[in-house]
Amino acid sequence: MSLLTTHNLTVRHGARVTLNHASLTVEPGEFVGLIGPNGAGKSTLLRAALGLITAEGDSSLAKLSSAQRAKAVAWLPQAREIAWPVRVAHLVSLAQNEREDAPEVLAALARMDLTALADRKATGLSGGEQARVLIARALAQDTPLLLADEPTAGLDPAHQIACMETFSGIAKDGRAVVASLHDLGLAARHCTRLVVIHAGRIVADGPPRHVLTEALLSEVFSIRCYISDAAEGLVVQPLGQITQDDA
Ligand SMILES: Nc1ncnc2c1ncn2[C@@H]1O[C@H](COP(=O)(O)OP(=O)(O)OP(=O)(O)O)[C@@H](O)[C@H]1O
Repeated sequence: MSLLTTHNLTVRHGARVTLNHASLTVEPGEFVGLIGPNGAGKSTLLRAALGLITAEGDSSLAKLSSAQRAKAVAWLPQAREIAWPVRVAHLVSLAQNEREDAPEVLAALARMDLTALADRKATGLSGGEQARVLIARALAQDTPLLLADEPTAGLDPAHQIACMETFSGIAKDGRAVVASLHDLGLAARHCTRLVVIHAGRIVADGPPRHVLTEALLSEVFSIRCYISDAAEGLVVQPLGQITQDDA
C-alpha cells in the first residue's frame, strides 16, 4: 500500500503559484530525494503533502487526523535551532512518550552518534549537533514514512553519510523516506528515486541514473557536472555554473 499519494497538489501565495499540480506516489522501500534550485517548491510540496499549509488538490496525509498522522509520518522541518534547554535524551524521547529507555530512542541516539551527548543540554550543542538531535527525534518516532526538509544541512561529511545510510536502511526495511536535498552527489549515491522540482512543477521523476543527465542539470540548475557510473555507484560532482556566455 502506498505511504503517500498527492494528486494535483497546488499552492498559491497571493497571485503566485508556488506549487503547480504536483502528483506523487511513494511506496514502501523508496528513498526519494526531492531536488531543485532555491525557491523551486521543495519545502512547499512537503508541507502541503503534510497538510501544514493550505493547498488545492489531494494528499493522503493531509486527510488524516493529527493523531493518525503522528503514527503515519515523522516530519523534520528545515529550521534546526532548538529553543528548549532540555537534555538531548529527553528531547529525543518526546517521540516515544518521554520514555528515554525505549529501544527506538536508544537506537536513534546511537544512529546519530549522540550517545555520548545524551545528558547534555540540547541548547548547549553546536549547530550540526542540534541538527542530529532533531533527526534522532524524527527517527525515534519509528513511523512507516519520514519526510525531511534538507536533513543533511549543517552536518559534517561523516554525519551526512551516516544520515543518508540511515535513511537508505529505513527504505530497505520496507518503510520510506522523502528528503529534500541540495547535495546532488549524496542524492545520486543514496536515493532510490529522484523527483526534480523546477519553478513549482515536477519536471522529472525516476531512478538517479535516468534523472541526472547533463541536459537536466543544465536546464534546471544551470550547472555543468561530472557524471560517472563508477564501480561504487553513480558519481555526480558539480563543476561550474553555466552562464549566458556559455549558451
Ligand atoms: N509564506 C510565503 N509567502 C510567500 N511566498 C512564499 C511563502 N513560502 C514560500 N514562498 C515562495 O514559494 C516558493 C517556493 O518556496 P520553497 O520554500 O518551497 O522553496 P524550496 O525549493 O524549498 O527552496 P530552498 O531550497 O531555498 O529551501 C519560493 O518562491 C518562495 O519565495
